[in-house]
Amino acid sequence: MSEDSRRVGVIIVAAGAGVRLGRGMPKALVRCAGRTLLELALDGVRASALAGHISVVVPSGDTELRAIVHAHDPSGLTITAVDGGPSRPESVRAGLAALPGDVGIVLVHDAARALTPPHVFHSVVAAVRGGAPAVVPGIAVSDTIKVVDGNTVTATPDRATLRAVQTPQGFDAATLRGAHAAARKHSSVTDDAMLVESLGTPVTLAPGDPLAFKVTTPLDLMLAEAVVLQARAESQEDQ
Ligand SMILES: Nc1ccn([C@@H]2O[C@H](COP(=O)(O)OP(=O)(O)OP(=O)(O)O)[C@@H](O)[C@H]2O)c(=O)n1
Ligand SMILES: C[C@](O)(CO)[C@H](O)COP(=O)(O)O
Repeated sequence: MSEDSRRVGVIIVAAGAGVRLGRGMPKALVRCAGRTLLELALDGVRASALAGHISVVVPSGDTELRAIVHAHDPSGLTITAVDGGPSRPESVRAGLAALPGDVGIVLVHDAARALTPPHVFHSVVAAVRGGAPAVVPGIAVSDTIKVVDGNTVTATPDRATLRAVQTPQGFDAATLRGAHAAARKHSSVTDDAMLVESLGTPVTLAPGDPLAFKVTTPLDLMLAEAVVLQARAESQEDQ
């Protein structure tokens, strides 16, 4: 199989509790301008037109997110829901196990980054197709970042060398499977690229986008709602 014909599988991790958002329900179920974050995230994946299969990871015991997955129009691809775990890496592993065996490229995407534009998906997949085993989208940081020990500042990294990393993160499937298999004992894993890095495998940066921000807090949700409403108003003006 040539590099370009590798089938793309997308894992949407949506099994988080949304504690920091504070809505008392899984974050992917929270509505943003009338649509759940999971629906918006699925729209984004569909708009990229890259996925052959989508595996949505939902909280164990959930029925509502599963219903959204089952109601989603599957034309042109397959879509499944699978139970997640107590941590993000465990949820990713559940999604990975549920992907069909013929998937050659895996994108791991946060449902919480529900407004990620298609060009981010395309840049990541293009870099993996171009031979990179692992690719992360990232944007420059605008704050000065300090390294601290308790409340003592121990270092100030050169801001020009820092990137705020987003999703989808893209991987050659065998590389991601190997990294997760090797890393079962690691704690404090905050993204999949960390696992690949820990094996000494290079991770490549692709252009991210401010719209790929993660809805984490109530303020983020307000921003997401404003963005969706503005886009809706602009598309109505165009009609
Ligand atoms: N056990 C977990 C934890 C997180 N996630 C997913 O990983 C993404 C990024 O996680 P985060 O934004 O931290 O979501 P939550 O874990 O829901 O947030 P919180 O820590 O505030 O509860 C989210 O799409 C979330 O659903 C997951 O699938 N399984
Ligand atoms: C994967 C991630 O979105 C990249 O920035 C981020 O690390 C997820 O962190 P969280 O604590 O699970 O929100």
